[in-house]
Amino acid sequence: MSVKYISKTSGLRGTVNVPGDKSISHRAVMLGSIALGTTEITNFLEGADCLATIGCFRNMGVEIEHKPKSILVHGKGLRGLHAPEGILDVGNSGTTTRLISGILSGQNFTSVLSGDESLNSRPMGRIITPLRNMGATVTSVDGSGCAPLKIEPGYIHGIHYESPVASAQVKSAVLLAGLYADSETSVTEPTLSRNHTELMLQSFGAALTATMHPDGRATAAVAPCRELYGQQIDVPGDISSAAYFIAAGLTVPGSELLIKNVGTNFTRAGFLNVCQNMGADITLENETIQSGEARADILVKPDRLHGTVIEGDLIPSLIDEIPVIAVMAACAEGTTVIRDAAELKVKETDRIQTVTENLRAMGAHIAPTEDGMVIEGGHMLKGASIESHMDHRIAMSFAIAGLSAEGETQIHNSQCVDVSYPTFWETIENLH
Ligand SMILES: O=C(O)C1=C[C@@H](OP(=O)(O)O)[C@@H](O)[C@H](O)C1
Ligand SMILES: C=C(OP(=O)(O)O)C(=O)O
Repeated sequence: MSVKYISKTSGLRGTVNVPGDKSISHRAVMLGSIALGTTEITNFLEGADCLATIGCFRNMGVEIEHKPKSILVHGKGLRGLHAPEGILDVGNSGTTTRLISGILSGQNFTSVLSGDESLNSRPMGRIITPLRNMGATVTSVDGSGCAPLKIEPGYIHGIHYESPVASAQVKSAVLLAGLYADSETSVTEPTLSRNHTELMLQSFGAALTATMHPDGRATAAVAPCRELYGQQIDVPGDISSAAYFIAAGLTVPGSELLIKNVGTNFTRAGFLNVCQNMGADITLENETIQSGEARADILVKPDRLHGTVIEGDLIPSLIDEIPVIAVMAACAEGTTVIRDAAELKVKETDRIQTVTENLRAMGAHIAPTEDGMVIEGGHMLKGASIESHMDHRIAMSFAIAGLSAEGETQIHNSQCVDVSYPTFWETIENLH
């Protein structure tokens, strides 16, 4: 177990290059592995979750090379994977588990997936149900609805699935299984979740359509696929990682930060809307689109923030940023209400609980609710002993809180940042 000590600072200044986007890095390895030819990935996130995805595909016979500036994935084609040796280790990664289950549903071999204690307690019924409807043979080995999951060969039919949750992992599992189906597969979700799978499937040559309905629901449909074709992918910086430094730039007096090459795909950028709704002055520069994904440099300076309401359609576009938004809300004037975010309970930890426990330890006024939290800002934060519970987003959010709190903050089990941002602690140190 490692502990990091954070003290109040007189400002963070400089340029930050956040690591590659986690969601896009996973998908690039997965689609590269089941495509024909070589996929070259630059700015790949070398975090534990994405390395778990690489490990799984290597175990199924895919050659994946680490070059100094890129990753080369020598794809096997849609049906060229081979049976893994032993269990596929998905570590702490929900994205690996749920997306790979869609791919494994279409293979002609049996596989078993298992992860760490946190992963093996997260709900998998949400993918087991639609994949079984498609004819896949997916079972929760101990009958709990969680991993370990066993996936046996099945005949995959196209279906239409009405997903009860706006979850990119559920949508992606169904679409990836749909590549192997005998007819079109479509998924409708209550509001649009991150669309990286759809964008990347299109660029790899799948016939995929995406439709927004007038009532806010969204449908993605994929045709049965003969083969995908390897691509060159430049991964933008992860907006979920950038969010920590945007929050620091806004809440730590004397800061000025330029965060370079941040992915700003609108299905992920709700955090920027919230910053603006809280009164922040952030500037987007050098806006471009590469590898189908929007990106920009983001300039941040401290601002007087005020409370806001975060709900509805906005939630899926910032779900992983809610812990750091809660920290910003505690530093803001007035009340912030977060609702429609019950999904927080089934992440690496129950993030309603872990945010509440740790913000209270720092002297903030927060009331948890069934689907979110209410935070009354304006009460000076004080340093505290923070338990990350091995949740990377909790460790990083409370490190940012510690930078403007009175007294020392200790972040326990700080090594968990390796999941999505291995260089997080170094970056903070270098900006002082
Ligand atoms: O598809 C993805 O890459 C992700 C989707 C989200 O999960 P859900 O699909 O469960 O909402 C998010 O919380 C996770 O960090 C990454
Ligand atoms: C929830 C997260 O990831 P995953 O679901 O892939 O474990 C996250 O990174 O915050």
